[in-house]
Amino acid sequence: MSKLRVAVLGAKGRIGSEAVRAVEAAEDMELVAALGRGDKLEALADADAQVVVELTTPASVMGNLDFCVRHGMHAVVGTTGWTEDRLAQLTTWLDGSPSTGVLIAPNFSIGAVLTMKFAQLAAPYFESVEVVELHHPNKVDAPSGTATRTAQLIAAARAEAGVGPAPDATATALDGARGADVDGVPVHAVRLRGLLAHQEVLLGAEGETLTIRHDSLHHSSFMPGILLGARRVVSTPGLTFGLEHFLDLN
Ligand SMILES: NC(=O)C1=CN([C@@H]2O[C@H](COP(=O)(O)OP(=O)(O)OC[C@H]3O[C@@H](n4cnc5c(N)ncnc54)[C@H](OP(=O)(O)O)[C@@H]3O)[C@@H](O)[C@H]2O)C=CC1
Ligand SMILES: O=C(O)C1=N[C@H](C(=O)O)C[C@H](O)C1
Repeated sequence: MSKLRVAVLGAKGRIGSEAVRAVEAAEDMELVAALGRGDKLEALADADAQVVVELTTPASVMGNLDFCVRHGMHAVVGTTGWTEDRLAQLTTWLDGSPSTGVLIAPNFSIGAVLTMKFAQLAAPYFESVEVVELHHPNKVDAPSGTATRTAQLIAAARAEAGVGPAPDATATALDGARGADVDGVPVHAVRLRGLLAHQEVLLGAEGETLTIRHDSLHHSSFMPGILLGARRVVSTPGLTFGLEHFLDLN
C-alpha cells in the first residue's frame, strides 16, 4: 500500500518539530516536506503533499490554509486563533473544493479531548463552573484554544439543559480579576516557566466541588491525535472542528 504523503508547516516550532519526528516514525506515512517561516508554500505542491499538518501561528494559518485548499491538499490544523469569521472564511474556501478535508483540533491529546467531554457532561449539574488553563510562558495567545473551546462547550451544554448563569456576587474588582468571559464562563490563564499545557475545569454545587484536570507533560502527548487526524482527514471532506469527531466520541 502506498504511504500517505504528509508535510509539516511550522516544522521548527515546539510542536512542529515533534510532528516531523512522529510523521517520520509512522510506517504508513512519508514526510514529503517540512517547512518553516520564509519557505515557499509552492514546495508543498512540488512535493505532491496529500496532507499538510499546520502548526504555525494565528497570524500565518489563514494564508497557509488558503493555499492548501486551493491546491486540493487536506489539512490537519493545531494552530489556535479560531473565530467565527475565520471559520466562515475557511468554509467558503472549502465549498469551492468539495473533496478537500480540513480538521481543526483545539487540542490533539486524548486527555484534553476527554476533559472537554467530561466537562460538557458535568456542566449542567453544578451551579458554578470556571476554567483555568496553565501554559509555558512562550505561548503566543491567551486564553488557550482548548480553554476557549471547553468554555464554549460548557456554555452550550448548560444552555441546552436550561441552566442559568453561575452566581457571582462580585461587586467591584480590578479589570481581569474574574478572568475572561467566554459565553458566560470565566476563563483564567496562567503563564509559568516549567509548565507545558494544563487545564482545570472547576465545578461547584452546594456542599461539593468537582475538579477535572488534564496535564500535557510533553509534546509527544499531541502526536497520536495528529497522526490519527492525518489518516482520517483524507476521507472526510469539508470542515471538522474537534478531534472528538474522529474518535467516535459523539
Ligand atoms: N492543537 C494542539 O493540540 C496544539 C496546538 N498548539 C498550537 O500550535 C501553534 C504553534 O505552537 P508552538 O509550536 O508552541 O509555537 P512555536 O512558536 O514554537 O512554533 C511555530 C512555528 O511556526 C513558524 N511559522 C510561523 N509562520 C510560519 C509560516 N507562515 N510558515 C511556516 N512556518 C511558520 C514559526 O517560525 P518563527 O519562529 O520564525 O516565527 C515557528 O517555528 C500555536 O497556535 C499553539 O497554540 C500547540 C500545541 C498543541
Ligand atoms: O500553545 C500551546 O502550547 C498549546 N496550544 C493549544 C491551545 O491553545 O489550546 C493546545 C495546548 O494547550 C498547547
